[in-house]
Amino acid sequence: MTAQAAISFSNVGQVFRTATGSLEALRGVDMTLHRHEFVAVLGPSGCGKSTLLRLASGLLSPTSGTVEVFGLPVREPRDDIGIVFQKPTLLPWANIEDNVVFPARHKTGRVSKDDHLQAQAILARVGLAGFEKRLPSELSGGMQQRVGIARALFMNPDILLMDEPFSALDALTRDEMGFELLRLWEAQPKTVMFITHSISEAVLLADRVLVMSERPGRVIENLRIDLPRPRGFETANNKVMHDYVSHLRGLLLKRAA
Ligand SMILES: Nc1ncnc2c1ncn2[C@@H]1O[C@H](COP(=O)(O)OP(=O)(O)OP(=O)(O)O)[C@@H](O)[C@H]1O
Repeated sequence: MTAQAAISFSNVGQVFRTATGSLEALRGVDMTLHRHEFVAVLGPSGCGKSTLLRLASGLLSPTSGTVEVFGLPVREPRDDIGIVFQKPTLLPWANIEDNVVFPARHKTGRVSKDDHLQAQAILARVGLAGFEKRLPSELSGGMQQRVGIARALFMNPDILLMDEPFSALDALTRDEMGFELLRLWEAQPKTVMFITHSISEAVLLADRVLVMSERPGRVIENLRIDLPRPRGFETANNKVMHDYVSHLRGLLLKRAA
């Protein structure tokens, strides 16, 4: 039996209108993310990685081609898709728990007791038990990013879209957050599309790494990462991990040369 396609891009092109004319961000993008697969997307700056994520989320419609989620074209943001951005953009005046339940308030205009219990459970899962009533400004950058992840998980989405979620964090926190994300993903499997600039982060976390060309972006490499799970700090010392990283580095450097 073949795995179910969660997200698929078929011959997708994206052209933006700009003040001086038009800009072709993507051309002929074909990719499929299977259900519960963790896929990382690497590529040079400006090649259209965030655009891919906005297309998958329904925040943007493709100029040409089709983007489907579970076999249907995406036309608008959906409850079964959670998004995590580089900065968590929390409501500064609302406490952590209220930030996490915000999607329910946004959708229905009200928040139930169960919603709050659910938010508390998710906050505990991301290591923030005891911080529910704090304001975002009282938390470190890493903790705020955890709140952003908790908010994205709140609706228990099948799909998690992550746009450089850890790039604003220091190196150690970044690694820890990556492994935490893997633990959450292993406990409650989801389809993850993870945009990153870090080759080692992509290899460490993903089942598959897609590499985009420079703009207009298209997929130039589709690399399956056969490293055992669960993965942790020791995975970083795996010889095979280094081989994957150097292959990808070579590919990206060659194209940049
Ligand atoms: N709404 C828009 N209007 C005009 N141009 C846009 C718009 N959104 C993105 N672009 C352009 O499309 C190209 C791709 O942008 P995108 O943000 O997807 O790239 P990226 O690969 O995520 O970049 P980075 O790695 O630097 O974050 C860029 O040249 C960007 O300036």
